[in-house]
Order: sequence, then structure tokens, then C-alpha cells
Amino acid sequence: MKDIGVRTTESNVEASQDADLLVLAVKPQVTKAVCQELAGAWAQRSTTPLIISIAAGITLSSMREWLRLADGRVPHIVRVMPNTPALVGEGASGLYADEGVSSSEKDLAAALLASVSKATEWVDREELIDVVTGLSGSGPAYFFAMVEHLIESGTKLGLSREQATRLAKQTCLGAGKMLVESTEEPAQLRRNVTSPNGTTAAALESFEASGFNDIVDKAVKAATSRGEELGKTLG
Ligand SMILES: NC(=O)C1=CN([C@@H]2O[C@H](COP(=O)(O)OP(=O)(O)OC[C@H]3O[C@@H](n4cnc5c(N)ncnc54)[C@H](OP(=O)(O)O)[C@@H]3O)[C@@H](O)[C@H]2O)C=CC1
Ligand SMILES: O=C(O)[C@@H]1CCC=N1
Repeated sequence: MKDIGVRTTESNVEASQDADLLVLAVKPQVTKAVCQELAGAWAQRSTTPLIISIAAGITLSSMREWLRLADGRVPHIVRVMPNTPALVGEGASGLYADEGVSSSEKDLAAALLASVSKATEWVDREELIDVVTGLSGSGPAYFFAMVEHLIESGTKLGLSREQATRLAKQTCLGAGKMLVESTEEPAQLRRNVTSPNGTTAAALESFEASGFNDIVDKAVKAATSRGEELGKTLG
């Protein structure tokens, strides 16, 4: 971290001491304890940092309660939901802030997320952050699972694992690139691959017969509901 000028510490209090902005990136189960630790340490500060929380499910009202200072002041909080492709500068992120957050604070949060995200979407109701979590927060894992299964299928049908891996990964990357670079809708891109009575049609009919749409719908709902549940049980 020294070569990029970042100071590190294992103390939350020390890390937050002079901060104007604090990214709260601990697990939902740890968020309450960390917030309370910080609020206790900030009693003497004249200003508090802007908090950007990435914790799945944890609501603004819970965090406000935990971060409330002894004199009643409450730091401003923006809830965001990034995803792991942020690690390669290709993140997709959702953000929510209510009326207590100023427009310059919102701009700061959006700029931070935009530095690692290609899609940065504000939502206008807090509960939609759970939907963003179910779609794009958890979403990379859905595509990784799909690629894992494509590799297994290709291997079972006779390709070497290495060949199947290279073909599946590049197919995912190529399809992703077309999705973001093409002016055509995803459905049209799908139709372009699907020759009448051809191989793609056979695969898509198999997907449909296995209830593919329902599988995706249920999975996104399951992740969204889990976010809501985390908020209720840990709040
Ligand atoms: N994983 C993902 O794709 C996404 C995760 N999120 C959210 O990000 C948060 C972190 O998730 P994830 O990165 O998967 O979890 P990890 O367990 O990988 O990371 C949690 C981090 O918190 C640190 N930590 C644990 N306890 C404390 C503490 N008391 N004070 C300070 N730091 C602490 C851990 O350090 P150590 O390892 O030393 O214990 C670790 O570095 C969650 O709230 C999750 O909902 C949001 C979007 C996407
Ligand atoms: O699985 C999780 O709970 C976190 C939130 C979004 C992605 N990973």
C-alpha cells in the first residue's frame, strides 16, 4: 500500500480519525458492532464523515440508530451495492440516499462508485437496493456458475477441460462485450445467433422446457428476499 500512498491500520477508530468519507464494507453481521465502535469514538469530533455502506440488507434506519452520537448527531449515510467486477474496473453499482444527504455528498458517493463501475444507478426507494443486490450485486456469481456448467458440459461431451474452459470463458466475455457495445437489445442479439431450426434453437427450447425464465426469476427473488431478511434480523 505504501507505493500508492495509502496508510493502513487494523484499528477502525484510527482509520476513521480524520476521514471525510468512510466506506463501511464489513459483513452485515458485524455492521452493528463496527458502527457503535465508531460512534463512540467520534463524540469529540465537530464533523462526522459521510458513510458509504455496501452491507447487503442493512437499512439506513438501523445504521442511523447504531451511528447516533451521544449528543444526538447522526452521520449522513449513502447505501450502495457494488459488485466484484469493480476489481477490474467493470463494476455495476446501485445507490440510494434519502433527503438528509446533500447533492454534493451524493455526487461524491457516485464519483467513488463510478471510478470502478461502468453502470452507476440511483434508485428512488431504499428497498430497491435489495433488488439491485439480487440482480447485479450477486449477479457475477450467476454468470460464473453458468460458465462452470458450460465447462462441465463440454468436458462430458469430449472436449478437454482446458479447451472447454477457454471456449466458455471467451464466449462469456464476447457475449458481454456485444451486450454493452451493440445498439441491439439482448433479445435481438439472441435472435441473431438463433438460426431457424438450428442448434441454438435446440438449446433454447431445452432451456424453456426446463423452466429457465422461472429459474432466473426465482433466483433473483431469493437473493432480494435474503437481503430484506438480513435487514430485518440484524436491524
Ligand atoms: N462479496 C461481494 O460480491 C459483495 C459484498 N458486499 C458486501 O460487502 C461486505 C463484505 O463482504 P465480503 O467482502 O464478501 O466479506 P469478507 O468477509 O470477504 O470481508 C469482510 C472484511 O471485513 C473485515 N472485518 C471483519 N470484522 C471487522 C471489524 N470488526 N472491523 C473492521 N473490519 C472487519 C474482514 O477482515 P478479516 O478478514 O481480517 O477478518 C474482511 O476484510 C458485506 O456487507 C457484503 O454484503 C457488497 C457487494 C458485493
Ligand atoms: O452474497 C452476499 O451476501 C454479498 C452481497 C452481494 C454479493 N455478495
